[in-house]
Amino acid sequence: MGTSLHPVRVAAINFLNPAPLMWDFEHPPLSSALAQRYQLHYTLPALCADELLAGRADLGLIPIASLTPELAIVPGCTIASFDRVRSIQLIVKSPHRLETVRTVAADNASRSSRAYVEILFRNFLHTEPQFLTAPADPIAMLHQADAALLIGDPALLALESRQQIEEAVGPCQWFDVAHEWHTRTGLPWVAAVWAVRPEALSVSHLTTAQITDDLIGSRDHGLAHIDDLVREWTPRIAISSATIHHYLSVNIRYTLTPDCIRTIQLFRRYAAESGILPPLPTLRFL
Ligand SMILES: C=C(O[C@@H]1C=C(C(=O)O)C=C[C@H]1O)C(=O)O
Repeated sequence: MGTSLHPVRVAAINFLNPAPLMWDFEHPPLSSALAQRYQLHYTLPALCADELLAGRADLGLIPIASLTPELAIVPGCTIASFDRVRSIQLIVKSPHRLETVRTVAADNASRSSRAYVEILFRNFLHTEPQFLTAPADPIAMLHQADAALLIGDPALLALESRQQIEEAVGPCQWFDVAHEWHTRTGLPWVAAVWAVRPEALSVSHLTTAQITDDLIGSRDHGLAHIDDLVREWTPRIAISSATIHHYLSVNIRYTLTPDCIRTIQLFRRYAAESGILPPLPTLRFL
């Protein structure tokens, strides 16, 4: 296992949900060996995709909405949910119902969830609300639009301050976007995958097997250390230990199963049919 001359530049997501995937990169005994092979940088999902597509990163945890024919999915890991994900919330302000929403303020960190919500309206509810992009501030968003889409840690925190938000903007209905997808398709909801620019890997000395094994190994070790992750994150985020534990062990799923791959295909097909995303008829794998 030689030291790579050109470490693989990795764009990772700075939310709580990917923490199990990142275990070996952040903890001994493997963190120092992995630091020889990988150079990590943490940012928002939409920016991970931009960095990978612009060639400023070689490997990224990117929204499935940002996959292009040039990128290859690394098999094994994902950010997904089998039903309720908790951290993807579509908040609809009274007196609106889902069916009457005309404007949606979407979190500018999101690519996948925004496209899922567009699919929900266009393909399932047959409405065409206007989308605007906004920073993750639920009260400001709901002052601007009939509905707000929040993702990641800001969505988890909004659930904790639901009462203050509704005092400011009036009563709201809160929809878990993963649950809405799951009840309509019977499939898991998938947000993100590890993806690479395959040509970038040829200048590092890493084999595809090593990258796959490093990422899957890190995920497996992270899932074996959920209690440690809960202890690490409890002081960092204003959410109870019990909620963090449930989130990392039940809400989010980390294995890219055949059903998850069916979801990516169906999601991209619906998005292409409605002109939400460019077509991606075949998925490329490393
Ligand atoms: C589950 C989540 O999935 C995230 C949502 C994404 C998106 O909407 O584009 C992308 C990456 C995921 O980390 C979350 O952050 O809440």
